Amino acid sequence: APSNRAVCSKGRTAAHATCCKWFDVLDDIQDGLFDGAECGEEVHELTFHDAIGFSLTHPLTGGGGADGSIMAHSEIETKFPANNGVDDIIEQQRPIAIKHGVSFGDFIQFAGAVGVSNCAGGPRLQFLAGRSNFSFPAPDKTVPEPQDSVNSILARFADAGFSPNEVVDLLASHSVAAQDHVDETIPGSPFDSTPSSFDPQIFVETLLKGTAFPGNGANTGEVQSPLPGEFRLQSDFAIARDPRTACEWQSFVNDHASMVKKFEKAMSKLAVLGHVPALLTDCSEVIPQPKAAASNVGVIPAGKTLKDIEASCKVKPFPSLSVLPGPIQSVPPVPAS
Ligand code: HEM
Ligand SMILES: [Ca+2]
Ligand SMILES: [Mn+2]
Repeated sequence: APSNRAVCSKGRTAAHATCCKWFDVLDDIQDGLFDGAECGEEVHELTFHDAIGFSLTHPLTGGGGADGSIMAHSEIETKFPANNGVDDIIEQQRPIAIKHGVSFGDFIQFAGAVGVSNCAGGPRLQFLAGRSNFSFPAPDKTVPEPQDSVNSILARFADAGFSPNEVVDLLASHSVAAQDHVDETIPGSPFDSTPSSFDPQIFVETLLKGTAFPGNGANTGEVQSPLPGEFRLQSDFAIARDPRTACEWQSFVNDHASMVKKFEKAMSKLAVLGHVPALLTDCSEVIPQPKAAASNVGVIPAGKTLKDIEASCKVKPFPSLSVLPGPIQSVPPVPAS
């Protein structure tokens, strides 16, 4: 029987004809924005900074969620301190969204899903298309900052509909992330030793005892990291150790599969904040299948031992992880894109 699937470019097919254009966007960004399908970090940060502009308690004035407002009203939203530096990636993305005639809200979530699918062991995120291109600017203070207290961060996420465990699930993203603007003297300093692999190392390494600052000393929102070249956000440090979040944090150190599954679930909520999912079209089949993870469990980096772990979950012992042999290694910066 003839298939009722829509035929798209290059012989690809889709369940919904309106999804076909996303294959063309995919081709364009894999060659361009991602420079040959590289693990793209900043694009993923943008999915968060756009979507978290949303409030259950202030539905009219708290922001429209994943609506593209950060791009449509970039002259306003990029001035917010928490959005320092996202203007670069917004200006790289904007012409591509316009060229393909897709909404900014859709484009930001699509590029984020493709970017993280390029990371080894990455998730395959749901992608629903059809967000309108109309938005109001989000207000300031919806994006949490690394110097914020755990109380304030959990409250901000609760106001957007996320539990403390879901905050931890979303922070898996920091496994493929680096800082440029907390300490501007060391751009590209990663949050774990494997920034192109979506793996549990972030959850292991944030629990190691901090020993030094990698750059010019203590910046606002920064605490000492355990490895030369590695950067530690105060918020990651505190959330890893807070009684409300420490057990979820520790649960991922030896469980990549659950880290991916819970990240996918929490991201599917984040990506549709401010929208009625049933009114969007499921184009998830366009998102590439990520390469498998190298390993399902984290390791203690060379030069460290299990004794350096500040285990913080009171109800479960820290699992025994293997220790990489050899002297302590410095973590190289990720190249600027
Ligand atoms: C507790 C909440 C969070 C705080 C305080 C926080 C803070 C930060 C900070 C300060 C940076 C460095 C930015 C720079 O210097 O350029 C960063 C990077 C990043 N964050 Fe978060 N973040 C949080 C949650 C999230 C979430 C939920 C996601 C995604 C779902 C995310 C994704 C990223 C990514 C991908 C980067 C790397 C950007 C790059 O490589 O240029 N973050 N985050
Ligand atoms: Ca990693
Ligand atoms: Mn927004």
